[in-house]
Amino acid sequence: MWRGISLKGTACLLQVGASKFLHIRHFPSQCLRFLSQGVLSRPPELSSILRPQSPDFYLSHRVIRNYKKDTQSTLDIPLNPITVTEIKQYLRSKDIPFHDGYSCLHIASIFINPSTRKNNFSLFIDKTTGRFLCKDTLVEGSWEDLQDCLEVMQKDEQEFLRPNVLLGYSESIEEQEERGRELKEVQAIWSSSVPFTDLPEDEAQLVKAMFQMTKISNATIKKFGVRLFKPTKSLVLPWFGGPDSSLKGIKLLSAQMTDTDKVIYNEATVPKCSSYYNLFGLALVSCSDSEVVVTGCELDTLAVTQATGVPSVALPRGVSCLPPVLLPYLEQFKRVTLWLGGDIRSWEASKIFSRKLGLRRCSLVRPGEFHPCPLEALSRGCNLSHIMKASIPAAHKSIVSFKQLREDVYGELVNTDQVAGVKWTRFPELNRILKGHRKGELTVFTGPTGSGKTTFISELALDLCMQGINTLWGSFEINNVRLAKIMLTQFAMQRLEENLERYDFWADKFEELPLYFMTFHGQQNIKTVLDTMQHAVYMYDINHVVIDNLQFMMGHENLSVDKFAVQDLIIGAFRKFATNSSCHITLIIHPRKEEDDRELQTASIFGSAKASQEADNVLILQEKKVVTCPGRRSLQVTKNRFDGDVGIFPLDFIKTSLTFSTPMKGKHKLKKLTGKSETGEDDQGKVAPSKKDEGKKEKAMKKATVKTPPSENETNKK
Ligand SMILES: Nc1ncnc2c1ncn2[C@@H]1O[C@H](COP(=O)(O)OP(=O)(O)OP(=O)(O)O)[C@@H](O)[C@H]1O
Repeated sequence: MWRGISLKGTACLLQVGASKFLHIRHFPSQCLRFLSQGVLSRPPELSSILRPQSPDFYLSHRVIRNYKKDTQSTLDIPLNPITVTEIKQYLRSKDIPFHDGYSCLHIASIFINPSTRKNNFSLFIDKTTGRFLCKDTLVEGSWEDLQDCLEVMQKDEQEFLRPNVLLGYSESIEEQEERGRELKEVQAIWSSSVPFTDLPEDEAQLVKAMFQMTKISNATIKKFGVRLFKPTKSLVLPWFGGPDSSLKGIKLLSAQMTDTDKVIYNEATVPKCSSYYNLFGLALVSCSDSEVVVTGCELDTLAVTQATGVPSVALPRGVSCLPPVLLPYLEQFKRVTLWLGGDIRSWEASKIFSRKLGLRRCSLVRPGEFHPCPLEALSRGCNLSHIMKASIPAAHKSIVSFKQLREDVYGELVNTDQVAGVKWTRFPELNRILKGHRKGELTVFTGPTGSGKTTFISELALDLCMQGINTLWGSFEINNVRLAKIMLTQFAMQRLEENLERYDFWADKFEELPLYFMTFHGQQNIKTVLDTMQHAVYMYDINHVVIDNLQFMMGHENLSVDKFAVQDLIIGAFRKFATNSSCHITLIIHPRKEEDDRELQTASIFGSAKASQEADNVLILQEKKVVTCPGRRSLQVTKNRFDGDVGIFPLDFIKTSLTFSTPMKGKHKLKKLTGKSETGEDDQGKVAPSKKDEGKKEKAMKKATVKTPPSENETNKK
């Protein structure tokens, strides 16, 4: 006989041992019937849930969910976005005392026997998402999971629950095997690497020179446990974590000198970077420390600690993201200085991260000539404590004077190139007109039906994503599998149907991209979409959201009211989101009307002038319908708020790789002269590239694609 407790919705908790529970999220309704009678004798339906493992399997393996949830790349719709007020109300209703922290609420862990609790309040509830983490047992889960646990405790009048109560998602055999392999790899690399202090002095100096860290002392390197892996001449940066401070992973950092004497750092992590959640340096922080400096890389952390004595931690993926799962570890600090690097990207990231950390305790080191990244500051002989003292409080005032703005203005003037945004590697012509892709802007994109809007934007966004721009796709028209297939083809620059043996190679690389998909399909409510975007920005530091397309948010029922008024409202909502979240939104819109022989213009999209004002950039995929060049597409920029430049350039479509390229001038001319049959157009009137051009581009792109995103595996520091 199994006793069960019915929880919210279709979830339930089965008691299958004296203190063993099995948490099942989607319990078949037939079984719930048994539960409502209070007792469940193992019904046949249950075997289908538990297959292929026996319940004992689930119970004997504590589910290690701690470091794997972010491997998901599809975003579920947050069904009930929770607010901090609701969380507090709930806790009060259960008489649970809490401490109101910076990013989390802290409560006593419910997974530790009260008589043996060392720390009070070691369970952290994220104020934005409701997710929780118990730092003592590393049990974590959603807000719903926590509520379930609390309900069970109350119903059963228990003082605490065993940590293995949340057994909902067991790892598959493959996942376990992979984790086992990773752990072995970590151990193997760690044990075959040499502690820095065991190296002969001349070799140690050579390595330090290679990494431009000659000013970092051996004592500092030893303190952080850094080793050298001789076969690849990489620094081994350990990840110690958990209540027993055991070795959980490693980062291998290698350095390469470029022709221009810059050092390029390449990094690889085990476990792979999507599950690598190490705040490097955390193991050295004591629980009484109240101040910390957060840096964008491990060597910066060494520099800060050595030069100032202030505890410092490095973010696992540099400036690209601050995963919320790390926030509980930063709750103890009353003052957090964000010194993420010496460029504009680090500055922008520090402003965004300070919102997650709680503005009032954060101060930001503004990059500039005299404020390079910490390692460089140390090697230049700067006073790092002075730089930190000059950091700016993150909490901004609503009214500022020019005195407060002058440094920002100066920063923009000396870094014009960085301010112009991230450049596309595949679309130089777009760089020429738009100058780059910038945070906080709204790009509206249109083109005739079936002209290739999705295909084009997919490549445009992929290009940025490959450069470390965290991207979220909302594809309402075509499903995520089809979209991912298009992107993967564009990424690999080849038809994978014909090269299936290459699939895993490309898929492995593609998986490393910071790319997420909303799980919506068909008509959606704009509020739900915005909530999901908000959630994604918080969880994954999304910098670019692509919405394909606006028509899927218009709703059928509104067709009788002014359609364009609804459209304007939606555009306004996206505009506001882009500004408030410092996130770029690319919004695909079907044109208002299509007149066969006329090219589209800004007015073809918008209902009113107000809406066109909201967009920072307006891009139109023009389709030439004239006889000489049927099927030829051009990209026209009709609005560019950044510097006003507008223009148009032709695009050739390469069918095998689903990519677009700017035709070479000579070839372009030839096409106009020779007409359809010799232009290389295919039987559908679509332009195919010459073999030579395709080969060339493919070669160039492969070079670019084999490279993993710079923010993930490569940090160009100087
Ligand atoms: N420049 C092009 N020339 C020829 N075919 C193209 C071109 N661009 C895309 N295609 C192909 O046309 C088809 C439709 O492309 P896509 O879905 O990107 O168009 P769309 O404009 O987004 O369509 P819709 O208006 O339905 O949203 C796809 O099979 C794609 O491979």
